[in-house]
Amino acid sequence: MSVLSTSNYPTSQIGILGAGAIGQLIGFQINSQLQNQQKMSYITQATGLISDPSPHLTSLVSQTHHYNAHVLSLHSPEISEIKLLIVAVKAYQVFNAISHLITKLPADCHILLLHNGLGPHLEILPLLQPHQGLSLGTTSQGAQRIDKWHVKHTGKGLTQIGHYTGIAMADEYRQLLSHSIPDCDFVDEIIPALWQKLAVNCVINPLTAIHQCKNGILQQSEFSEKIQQILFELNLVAQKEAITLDMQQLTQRVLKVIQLTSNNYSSMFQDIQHKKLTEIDYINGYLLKVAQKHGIQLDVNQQLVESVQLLAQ
Ligand SMILES: NC(=O)C1=CN([C@@H]2O[C@H](COP(=O)(O)OP(=O)(O)OC[C@H]3O[C@@H](n4cnc5c(N)ncnc54)[C@H](OP(=O)(O)O)[C@@H]3O)[C@@H](O)[C@H]2O)C=CC1
Ligand SMILES: CC(C)(CO)C(=O)C(=O)O
Repeated sequence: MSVLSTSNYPTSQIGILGAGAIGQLIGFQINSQLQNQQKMSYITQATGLISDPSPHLTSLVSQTHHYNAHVLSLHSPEISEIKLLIVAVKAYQVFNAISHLITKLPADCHILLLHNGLGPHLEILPLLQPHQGLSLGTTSQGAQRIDKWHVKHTGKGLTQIGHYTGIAMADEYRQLLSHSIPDCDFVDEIIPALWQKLAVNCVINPLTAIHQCKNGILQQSEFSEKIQQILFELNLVAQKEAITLDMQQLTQRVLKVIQLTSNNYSSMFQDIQHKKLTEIDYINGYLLKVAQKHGIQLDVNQQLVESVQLLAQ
């Protein structure tokens, strides 16, 4: 990780909406780059007065780092100074989280969504004001929440960010994110990049939840045909959306992620185990929604969505 010169530090506040596993990981990474300059705040759902916590992060090499961070509530006056809002809640929480905050943010605040799945960017479009630009991103880093303010970094991975609509993210923030987050790329075409990540999640998440297994089990030959069918249907829909995916490369990417995360339990497997809501509506469910728009039926993905919904009851 290279370090920004202090003259390039952003002059305004950065807010992280969603102080969960990924929110605190990215918050720690930004805070380290800013050398505790008090420019980064977590925004929580709390409504009352909040005392600053003592957040800490356990690194990949099991070192625990304590750092300082402000915590803001939805009613904190400092919300009106946030010029970059990073939204790190679950896909199904994005609309609700942003709708409570949007009128309190500056008229030129830039918003970055960082979640798995697709769809919330379309839900929040009507909420945006003319000068509030929107970027989208995806991360393959891994993080686990140990307790409220203690997160463990569990895996390295690529983070991709790109412009979606409105005014572009200011250079100072692009530089800050590129320098803070290891292996972070700004891409020109974010939607195709998000479809590739969607493909990874459409395969691994429901299959591991349904078969109650670690990601690595999907390397067994009995899953090959199902993986091909899921990706075939995803590609049909992508083509209708004018998104070009190379099927061979996509299959290789999915298999590579299965191999690299073979010892992990996917987030959907964990959500089912912990009786939490899953992101299925924004993963395979998003695919079904777009397919329906084009009059296409997706038997395999439909069945996966139904099976996960049954498990979640
Ligand atoms: N964890 C990981 O390793 C990875 C996660 N992702 C993706 O990143 C996204 C975030 O996941 P993750 O960090 O694991 O999820 P978490 O559940 O750990 O974090 C979500 C956080 O958002 C908070 N939140 C929910 N609603 C609001 C709201 N209205 N206002 C403010 N805060 C809110 C939650 O608060 P509370 O605690 O009070 O519920 C929680 O702290 C998901 O899309 C996930 O799939 C992607 C790659 C890896
Ligand atoms: C990449 C993968 C499948 C890793 O487990 C993931 O993103 C998830 O679990 O949600």
